[in-house]
Amino acid sequence: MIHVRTKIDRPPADVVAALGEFSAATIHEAQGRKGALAHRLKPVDPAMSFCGPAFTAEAQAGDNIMVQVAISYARAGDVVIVAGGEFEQAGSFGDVLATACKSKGLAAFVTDSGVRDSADLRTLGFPVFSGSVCIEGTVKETLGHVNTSIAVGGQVVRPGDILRGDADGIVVVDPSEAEEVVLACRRREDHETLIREQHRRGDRTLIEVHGLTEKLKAKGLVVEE
Ligand SMILES: O=C([O-])CC(=O)C(=O)O
Ligand SMILES: [Mg+2]
Repeated sequence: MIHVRTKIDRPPADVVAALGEFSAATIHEAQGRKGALAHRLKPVDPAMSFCGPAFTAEAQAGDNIMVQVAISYARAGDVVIVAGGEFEQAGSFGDVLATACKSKGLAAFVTDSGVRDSADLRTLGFPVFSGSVCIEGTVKETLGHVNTSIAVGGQVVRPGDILRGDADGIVVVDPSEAEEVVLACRRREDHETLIREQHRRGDRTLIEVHGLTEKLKAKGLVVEE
């Protein structure tokens, strides 16, 4: 039985870079409100953000041997993402492993389990997203798989899927849809730029600017003035 697949199809770098110009929330909206990982998966520091192909691993709850194996085989630009049984009571990754990730040029580390050494992780600046922050360590015993489809934060993540993370959380994008999603993100940004300009001008009400007048009327909104 093969545990580790090292060869994955990575999306073109220019597509990853283009997606990385947009926020996770914009991408989520632009691709039809799908792909958002559970909101509890958050960066150790809100300033952390990333975009890159998923290099997936499954780890037994409270065991980080496969985390270490995955990091060893991941390449520069990859996002190592670990399904760790949503086990919150363990720091399965910390500043030592983050130092290894950073020196390999990985894009980020994501786990649905916990991480530790959070102050040092913030100082290092390598993007780390997790389900919890926890003092307790892990054992290094049980084998699992690297680069199979995994379920993390309620989403299926396949090796090579594009992950975008920022202060709001993480969204997964199917590489076959990525170019279309980039165009949809641009359209959405252009539209929001116009809306913001109108708010700055301040000569119409928010209800008018957001095109809610007719809808609120149809619903029978009553306002006492
Ligand atoms: O000890 C571990 O396996 C995790 C950790 O704290 C580190 O990477 O610094
Ligand atoms: Mg440590």
